[in-house]
Amino acid sequence: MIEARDVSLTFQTADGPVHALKDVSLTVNQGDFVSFIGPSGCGKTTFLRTIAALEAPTGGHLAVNGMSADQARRARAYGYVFQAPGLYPWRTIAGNISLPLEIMGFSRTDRAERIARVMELVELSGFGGKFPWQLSGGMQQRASIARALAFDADILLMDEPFGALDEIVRDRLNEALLELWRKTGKTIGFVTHSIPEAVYLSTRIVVMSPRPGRITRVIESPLPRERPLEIRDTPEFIALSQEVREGLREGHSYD
Ligand SMILES: Nc1ncnc2c1ncn2[C@@H]1O[C@H](COP(=O)(O)OP(=O)(O)OP(=O)(O)O)[C@@H](O)[C@H]1O
Repeated sequence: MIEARDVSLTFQTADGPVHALKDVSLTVNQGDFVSFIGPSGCGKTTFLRTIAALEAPTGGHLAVNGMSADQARRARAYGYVFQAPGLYPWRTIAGNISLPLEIMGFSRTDRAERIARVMELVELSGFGGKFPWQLSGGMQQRASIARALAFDADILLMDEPFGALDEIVRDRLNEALLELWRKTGKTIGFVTHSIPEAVYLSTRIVVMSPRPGRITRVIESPLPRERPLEIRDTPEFIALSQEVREGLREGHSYD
C-alpha cells in the first residue's frame, strides 16, 4: 500500500538546512496498522505528510497504492485526520462530514447514505444535527475520523488524533478505532507519542529518532488482532512495550 525507499526531506530554513527525514525506507501492506513513535522533532508528522503529498521529498522514492504520492492524493487514496478535529463551527456534524463529499461531487442521496454509515461506525448516530461546540472533545475527534472515512479511501493517515484527550476518553477511542479497523480492513498510519497506545493499536511499530529523522527499529507485533483493553496487563504486551522503550532509548541523542 505504501512503499518508501530512502525517502529524505531537508527543509531549507533561514537558520540553515533541517534534515527532517533521512533515508527512510518502509513497506506498509494492505490492512496493516502501523504506528510511528519517537521523540518530538524526529519527523513523524513530516513522514505522514510526505505520504499524503502535503510535503515533497527531496530524495528517494515513494509509492502510495501503486501511484506517486501526488497521484494518490488526487485519486483520494487516503483520508487524513489531524491533531485537532478542525471542524467548521458554522456547520453541523453531518454538514462537516458532508463537506469533502460535496467538493468531490457526490449526489445528495449518496452523501446522506455515507454520512449515516460513517456516523454509525464512530458511534455518533443521532448527533448529525448538532454543532461541533455542542460535542465533547472526544466526540469531535470521532466526527473528524468519520469525515476522513466518508469517501471510503483504503488508507487512513492519523497524526496524533487523540493526543489532546484525557486517558479515559483516549482508551475508549483506541478501542473504537481498533474495532473500526477490524470492520473496515483499512490500512492505517498512526502517529503517537504514547508507547501503550502504539503497542495496543498496531500490527507494526516504527520507532524513529531525530537529527536527522530516521527509522531505528520496526517492531512486528505478536499480539492477536482481537484486543480487549485488558491485553495491556499481559506479559506479551509489557514485553513489547519494553522493546519499544529500548528502541526509543537507543535512537535518542541528547546533544
Ligand atoms: N515546514 C517546515 N519548515 C522547516 N522545518 C520544518 C518544517 N516542518 C517541520 N520542520 C522540522 O522538521 C523536523 C521534524 O518535524 P516533525 O513535525 O515532522 O516532527 P514530529 O516527530 O512530528 O514532532 P512532534 O512529535 O513534536 O509533532 C523538526 O526539526 C521540525 O522543526
